[in-house]
Amino acid sequence: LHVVRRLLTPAVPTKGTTNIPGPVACRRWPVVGHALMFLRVNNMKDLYETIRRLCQKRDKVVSFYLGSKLTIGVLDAKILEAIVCMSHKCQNKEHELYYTFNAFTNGVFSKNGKGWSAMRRPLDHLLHPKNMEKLHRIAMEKAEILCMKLGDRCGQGVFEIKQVIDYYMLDITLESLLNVPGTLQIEDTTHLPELCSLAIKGMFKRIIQIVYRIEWIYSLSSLGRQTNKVKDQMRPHLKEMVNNCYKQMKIAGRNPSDPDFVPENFIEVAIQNYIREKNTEEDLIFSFLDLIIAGFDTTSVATSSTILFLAMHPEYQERAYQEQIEVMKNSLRAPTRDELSRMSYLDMIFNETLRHVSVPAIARTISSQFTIDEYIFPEGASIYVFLNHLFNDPRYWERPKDFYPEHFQPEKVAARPKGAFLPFAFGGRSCPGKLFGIQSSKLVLSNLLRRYKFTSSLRFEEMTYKYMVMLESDKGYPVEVTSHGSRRDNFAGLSRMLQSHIAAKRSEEYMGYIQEIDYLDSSFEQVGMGLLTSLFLALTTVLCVALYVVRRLLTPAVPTNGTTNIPGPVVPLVKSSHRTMAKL
Ligand code: HEM
Repeated sequence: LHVVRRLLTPAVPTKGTTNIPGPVACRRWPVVGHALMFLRVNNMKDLYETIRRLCQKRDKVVSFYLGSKLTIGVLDAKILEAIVCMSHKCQNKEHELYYTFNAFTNGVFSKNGKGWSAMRRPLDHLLHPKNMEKLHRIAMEKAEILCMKLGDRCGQGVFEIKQVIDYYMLDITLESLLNVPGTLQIEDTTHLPELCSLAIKGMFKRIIQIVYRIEWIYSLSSLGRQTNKVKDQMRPHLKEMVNNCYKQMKIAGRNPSDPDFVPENFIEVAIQNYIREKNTEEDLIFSFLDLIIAGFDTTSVATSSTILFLAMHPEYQERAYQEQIEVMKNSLRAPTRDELSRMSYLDMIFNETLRHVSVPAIARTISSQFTIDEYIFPEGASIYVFLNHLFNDPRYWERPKDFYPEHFQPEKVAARPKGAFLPFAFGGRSCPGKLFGIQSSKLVLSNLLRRYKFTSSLRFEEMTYKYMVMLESDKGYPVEVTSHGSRRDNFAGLSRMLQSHIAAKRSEEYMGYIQEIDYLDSSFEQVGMGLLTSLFLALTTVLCVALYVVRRLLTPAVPTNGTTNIPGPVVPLVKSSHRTMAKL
């Protein structure tokens, strides 16, 4: 009973009620959330699909329970626009969904309140448009290395483009936001991309396994142990970054404890916060991991998907190439920010990609009640915005299922409600890396499109997706690359050297370890959860049978009507005990 009560009590209770209708005829369907566990919800995709099915019959808003949490699903772009105006009343991340991030990292992504704003303000400053020139220069340098690496892939058959892009994005994120030299494209000794990917998988697995909300069950489970293994692998690298940051501040004579200390990178923000909040060293080390993940994973998925989708649509790739020639003429150098801003067709392609692979949904807690179109959004309830649903809604998109960059022609964008396409979320919790993400993706796409031509044997209509931070292709990102004839660069030799260096560094031992983790993930975890669920059901059944038997034993065949004033034996015994004693 304690466990059930713990599981069903939302961290922020709802005050008041709502007039928003439930999924079908009934007002609201209870118990969707925790019952999901028994409805064969095995992954995030099942979860989103189940919730989406519940919302099918409504077109504006729908209310349902995720466990005991009143949740309001937003399905209409106009209503979302009105919510954007109220965004100060729904600024906090919904604890019931975002708490799983805390197992790895408790930073700006999942924090709420003062702790969040203390990290978010300096981050906004680092990512301010006036600092973009410096970040752009770093991205230019990393994009050159990426082009070199791809040089050697030309005509060499199919490869995974995302593996290459991951390193480019990670290097940019490390160097520009954390002031850590971004050299992983050349030599990777950290395996951070694989570890981050395991971390993300672990976080989402925890969301759908509801018993893992109880900390001790989670830490005893194989998933909890796996999380610790991944953290053990990450810790030395993150710790080294913090130590180097301390050293550099010392050399420069800067002290993070000074009241007028102004952080110059995000590790310094984390250190300042650690001193202010008197956190543990472990908290400090993992408090900037979410920025690394948010910074490189999203942009890498978006850029790799763009390349894959263009490889599947040669006509759009050719148009994008023609635009490159128009803006950059015959040059192969990286574009300036001004040149990037003139690549409007590339913008349309990038947006169309985001429409297909965006963050699937976001959830916020309502901090004080508001009303939109007579719908009551009560305090404490959560708002669940189905970004992916809105981005595929035929009410707003001519050809929702196709890859069709013309969706983003300026006149079509102007005619569509703004709420129909918000891939970077909205309000105070919107993405701080929007400008930086778009710029670094467009930069590398421009460099690649001018040099290389991409093809893929995958077909767009056959694409299926995993629901991770963004939607990721189930079948990976396999492409083939050839150079644009005479325009080929002459750095193939250098590139070959880089490739073999990287291959040597990726020890087989390490890959074995990753596989071992995956194995644990797939078999032990499922058996464990299966056993726990069966045990729970068996105990409940035994309890019900026992209660029935006791009730049967205690019910007399002819019930007594009324009561008596005749005194009992010396010690007043319960009547049925007399019967049991008599039987004995
Ligand atoms: C195409 C690239 C990107 C997309 C589509 C994207 C999208 C988003 C979305 C939808 C959110 C809200 C998530 C939620 O509330 O659950 C978000 C938050 C966030 N993003 Fe991005 N993002 C991108 C790139 C980046 C980059 C490059 C950075 C870092 C430099 C970044 C850092 C963050 C952070 C720190 C948050 C949390 C903000 C907060 O809670 O205050 N993102 N992003």
